[in-house]
Amino acid sequence: MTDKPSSDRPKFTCRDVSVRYDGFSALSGIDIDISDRSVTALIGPSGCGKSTLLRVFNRMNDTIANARVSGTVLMDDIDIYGPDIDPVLLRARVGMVFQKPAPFPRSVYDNVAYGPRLHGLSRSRADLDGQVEKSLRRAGLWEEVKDRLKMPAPGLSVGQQQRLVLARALAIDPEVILMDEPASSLDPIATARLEALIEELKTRYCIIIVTHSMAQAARISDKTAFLHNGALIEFDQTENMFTNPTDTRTQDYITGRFG
Ligand SMILES: Nc1ncnc2c1ncn2[C@@H]1O[C@H](COP(=O)(O)OP(=O)(O)OP(=O)(O)O)[C@@H](O)[C@H]1O
Repeated sequence: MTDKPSSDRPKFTCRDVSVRYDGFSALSGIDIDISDRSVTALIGPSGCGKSTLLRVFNRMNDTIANARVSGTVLMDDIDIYGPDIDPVLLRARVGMVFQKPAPFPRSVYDNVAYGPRLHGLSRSRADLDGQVEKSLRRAGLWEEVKDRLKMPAPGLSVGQQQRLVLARALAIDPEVILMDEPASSLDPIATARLEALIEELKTRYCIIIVTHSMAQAARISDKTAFLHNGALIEFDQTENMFTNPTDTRTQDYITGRFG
């Protein structure tokens, strides 16, 4: 993707967003603005609604039969829940990386080429080769796999698989990358690598990450949102949040008193 002009306009604006699973209210009345070209961390105790909020940004909750989303979510001032929005095309613009990497049981090359093929993004084989290489480079994996692009992806290490699924998301030129606990199955070295990569990627993409690790949120995010019982309790610059939280619940959580 080409560099976008930077702007102070938020990438996402959520107003009064609520999500229910049948009768259960998982998120209520969320107002949040997410900046472009930065990392926003979603933190909070288990079950507070982090993953549910993450799925609001690419309409993945639509794929859950009992989930109902209400409120307004604008992406670049367009209502992504509006009648003209195709969720499949939206998800190409808002890529997602999950907790456990799940590459397809195909080659490294085919995994990355999957999206461009599906969306008809390449004009020729050489074009596709270029897109695969570019995505693997951006995901910090090219040097490790360039001589074995035909090997089955499940043969890679878990850390490499996580970067491969990131390359797969990047290959369709997204504007946003959602990450749901992407480091939870990685060892400390692979985690450090992924964090360094996120730092690089944020110069180009809007990144929203769910993490259980407060140390990780503090290291990699620009802003942090603290959720509790489906409510957004506090949202601030990460540094302020961790040094000077305004709500006692935030303070209790970040000092390890609960969660
Ligand atoms: N499909 C579903 N049906 C019913 N309830 C659900 C469903 N998915 C999530 N929930 C409930 O909604 C609440 C929020 O879940 P969510 O997964 O968003 O929390 P989370 O903060 O990401 O949790 P964790 O940190 O444990 O992954 C939880 O109480 C959960 O049990």
